[in-house]
Amino acid sequence: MLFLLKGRTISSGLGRRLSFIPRQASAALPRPRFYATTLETGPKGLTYKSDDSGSPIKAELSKIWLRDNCRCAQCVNQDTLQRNFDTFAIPKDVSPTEILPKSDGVDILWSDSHKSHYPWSWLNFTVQDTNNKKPTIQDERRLWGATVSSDPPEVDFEDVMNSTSPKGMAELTGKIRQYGFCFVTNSPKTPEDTEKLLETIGPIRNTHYGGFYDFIPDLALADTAYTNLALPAHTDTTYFTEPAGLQAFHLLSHTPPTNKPADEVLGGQSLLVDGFHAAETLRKESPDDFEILRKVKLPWHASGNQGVAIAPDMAYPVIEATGEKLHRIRWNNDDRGVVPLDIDVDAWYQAARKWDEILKRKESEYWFQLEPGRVLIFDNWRVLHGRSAFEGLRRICGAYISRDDFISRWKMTNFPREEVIASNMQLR
Ligand SMILES: C[N+](C)(C)CCCC[C@H](N)C(=O)O
Ligand SMILES: O=C(O)CCC(=O)C(=O)O
Ligand SMILES: [Fe+2]
Repeated sequence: MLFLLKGRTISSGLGRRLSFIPRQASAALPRPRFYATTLETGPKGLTYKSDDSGSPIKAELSKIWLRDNCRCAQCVNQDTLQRNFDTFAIPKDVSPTEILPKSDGVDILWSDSHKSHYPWSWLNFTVQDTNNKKPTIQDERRLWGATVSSDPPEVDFEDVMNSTSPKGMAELTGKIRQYGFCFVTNSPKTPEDTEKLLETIGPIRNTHYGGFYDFIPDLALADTAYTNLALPAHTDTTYFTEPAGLQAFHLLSHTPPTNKPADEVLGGQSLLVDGFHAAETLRKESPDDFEILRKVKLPWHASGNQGVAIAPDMAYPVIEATGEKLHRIRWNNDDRGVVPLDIDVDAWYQAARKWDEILKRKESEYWFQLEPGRVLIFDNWRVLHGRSAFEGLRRICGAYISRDDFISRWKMTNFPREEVIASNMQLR
């Protein structure tokens, strides 16, 4: 048992012993100041205690849990950070034969003669996290309406593509995380460069529309996107179990029909609506309607293409939220299936009508003109998109990127790797 001196900061030795962190890393886990920390055998295994100026923490740690989370270089594959042993080969009754607190952490000698090391930073991070559920990754959202048009989030193409500094990519993914969308300005006006840009965020997701898409209104695929019809605000791929995380549009050209003068207004304006802002407005104005759209699960489908009939693994609601936190909006009224008859159907339609009315409010709608050189990338789990009807030949390219690939890029360019890995490994 050891009482460490209050108030000392942990020596730089911490970096030396954080064996579960890749060798090249510095110790970027939140550095706890030194405080009275003890780890001793207790009633249920091992009792961890620390008190850092008045916020005492105590946790009973299971022996098998602690052994299974050994951070030593033998137990954690140092090249892959994967667990490097068979958890179930550990004897069920494994227990510590010696507890050896050190300056940067604590060693434990186990009855199966394995010697573990746990950095104090890892133990504090893990135990505090369990006790306080403090999110470590800052994740603030900025809800917006039509006024976002005065200063839409933008990042320059060169900055994003700068391979010597992640700053541009950090800013792009950070703005998409905060606003749900961002423009990449001064982009080369080619599909090839657009594809390269999107690939730097994450792998392009393949669907029945292909991978990187480059389309015109020729009904090449059986979907209204491949027409010149107006499309009301919607999220894409509502019919996939996991809707596309990011979607991108880069207008390459829009040429008038032959019988029209070159300067004729052709339509094809673009629309964005912040689905999270709309959902919060609904929750405030009509909490019952919000609850109906959150609770009622619906079928969704994509059926137009020969040989393709897509539907998700189960029914999903329009609004997915846990408590206060909004998780995902799924809304494409054209792809929505039949409202199930085992619910109060008229109540659902009333709720959906209110939702539709909020989406279509002038103060909700951000209308703008896509143009060559200005790539739009948005969070398809939050932001709805649409367009006005148009004439002429309008060519757009872009791609879908899966959610987890986007979140990985956002975290890894905005936060220390160790913090991201530690927080990814634990329930948040
Ligand atoms: C061209 N691109 C592949 C982007 C779209 C294809 C159609 C997407 C469909 N309307 C939906 O809402 O999911
Ligand atoms: O043509 C556009 O502006 C967007 C069409 C659309 O909604 C899509 O391709 O998902
Ligand atoms: Fe769409």
